Amino acid sequence: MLIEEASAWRSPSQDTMLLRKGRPMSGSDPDLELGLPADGSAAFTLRGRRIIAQLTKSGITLDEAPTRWALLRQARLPEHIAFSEIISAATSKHRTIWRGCCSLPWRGTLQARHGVNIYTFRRSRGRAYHWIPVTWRLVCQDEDVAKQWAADITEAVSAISCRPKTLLVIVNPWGGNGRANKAWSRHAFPIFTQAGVRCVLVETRHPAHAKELVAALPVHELELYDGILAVGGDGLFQEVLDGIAALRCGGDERKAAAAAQLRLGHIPGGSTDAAAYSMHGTRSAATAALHAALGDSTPLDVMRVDTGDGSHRMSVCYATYGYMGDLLYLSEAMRWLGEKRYPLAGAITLFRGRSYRARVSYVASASDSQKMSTCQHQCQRCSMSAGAGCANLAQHSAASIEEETWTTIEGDFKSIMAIVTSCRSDMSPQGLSRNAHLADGRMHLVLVHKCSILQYLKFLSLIPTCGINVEHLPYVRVVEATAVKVQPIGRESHWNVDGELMPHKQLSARVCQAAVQVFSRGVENNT
Ligand SMILES: Nc1ncnc2c1ncn2[C@@H]1O[C@H](COP(=O)(O)OP(=O)(O)OP(=O)(O)O)[C@@H](O)[C@H]1O
Repeated sequence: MLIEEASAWRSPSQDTMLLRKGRPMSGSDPDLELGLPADGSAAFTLRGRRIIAQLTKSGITLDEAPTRWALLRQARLPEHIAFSEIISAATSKHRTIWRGCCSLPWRGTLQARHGVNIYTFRRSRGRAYHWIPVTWRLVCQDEDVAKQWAADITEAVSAISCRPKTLLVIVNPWGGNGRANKAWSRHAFPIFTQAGVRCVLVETRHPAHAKELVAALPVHELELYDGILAVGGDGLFQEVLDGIAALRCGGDERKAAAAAQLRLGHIPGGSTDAAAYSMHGTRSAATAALHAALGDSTPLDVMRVDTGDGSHRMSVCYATYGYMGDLLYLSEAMRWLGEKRYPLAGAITLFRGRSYRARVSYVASASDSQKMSTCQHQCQRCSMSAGAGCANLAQHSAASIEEETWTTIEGDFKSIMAIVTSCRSDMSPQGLSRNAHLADGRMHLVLVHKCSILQYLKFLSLIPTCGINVEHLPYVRVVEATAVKVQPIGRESHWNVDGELMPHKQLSARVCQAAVQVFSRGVENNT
């Protein structure tokens, strides 16, 4: 089926290539002496196996030559490598090998072998969203053939216009206790080098530095970059978003337009990495880097969180009050314990058993038939709403209070959560909110009413398997909303916004639909 496409497309240099490929290959390597069909394909060895490769309009098809050992072979070779999934290609020279007859070794010859390295990735078995960089080495004896194939693949790949050329990379050297540096240098940087992407690297020096850096970018630099990568945790990604929001709402139209064009990426190197996890379905730094290098793009909802004193923050994960706020507040005081502080703070907070009185107002979103669908690559629900594009991040969440229908409830709550994307993490790989989408313009508002410690423990224990969609628990209520306001009454808790404490108690949040474009294609599922 794919071979049919071959005749439909030829690169400008392919005619010359066909002429070269048309002649039989020299040398006596039995692996390479396949004889060449007249259709422009070429014979190579790939991982010691003989294949016929053919350039088509969309990529390279690889046909394994029949052999009597076929039944013994385990590892599968790719049948097609799409140009859209190739990072780059280059020639490589392989070691010279001695090819001779074992009975008459003096009759052998020295043979140089040439290769075309195709830098791409493969999908992990059973986890299509988890990508692993691979290099396929097509080996032949004819140097000209190798050079021509590398040139043709490079030409086809460079014609893909969505690929970034220059990126601003902001690394938090302290992210994830130093994980961020390793994620960049070991997993991401080699991919961008292969892709020929120019990366301008900046390390943050203090909290909120990333926001300052982005917000202070001059217009000529904004126009130069194709995107910004945050290498660290969710806090760093949130700061980059805050910087983008400052540029877009700052009143300078040229800067605002340039900032709106930038695609954002999160290379996970923090301690939770829910942003990258929710966008790609995995917390792999290499996968995130591959999405960026290949120029993937998808819209992402941003939740604008406004506080009573006029300050605001952007979030792509959650804002929670009550249990999770108290947990974070307590764990900050136990930083010296490292990662162990979270379970300990969680247990202490649980046994304190506090609940908080509050007035919660929300704007329920219109119900639709795809309410229970899961967000994935080419998600129908997100694509229907993608037209909303570049929502106004400047809009204050209470601005349209008059025009919208608000529902208000007052009560004692153990926990109030506004979740905008699925919020996947190692604790909950399918997400806190499994039916949350990347760009449907909705948040899931989870209200856990006052309950016993055991009942709350049951709710927490169901999160890893069911997420927060546990409406069978009578004390849990989940509402799809576009905006929410929380007014504490009496004793107050803390707000936890994407893992960062927010000192203000009164808070309102609104979803800005498809507010930014990110380097992602959504979560790919096994087909
Ligand atoms: N050089 C720095 N020194 C101290 N703090 C920094 C520095 N750079 C950034 N920060 C702050 O560290 C906070 C947390 O960083 P980050 O989110 O990257 O990692 P993390 O907390 O380990 O991961 P996660 O947010 O996924 O749990 C950020 O909010 C940021 O303000």
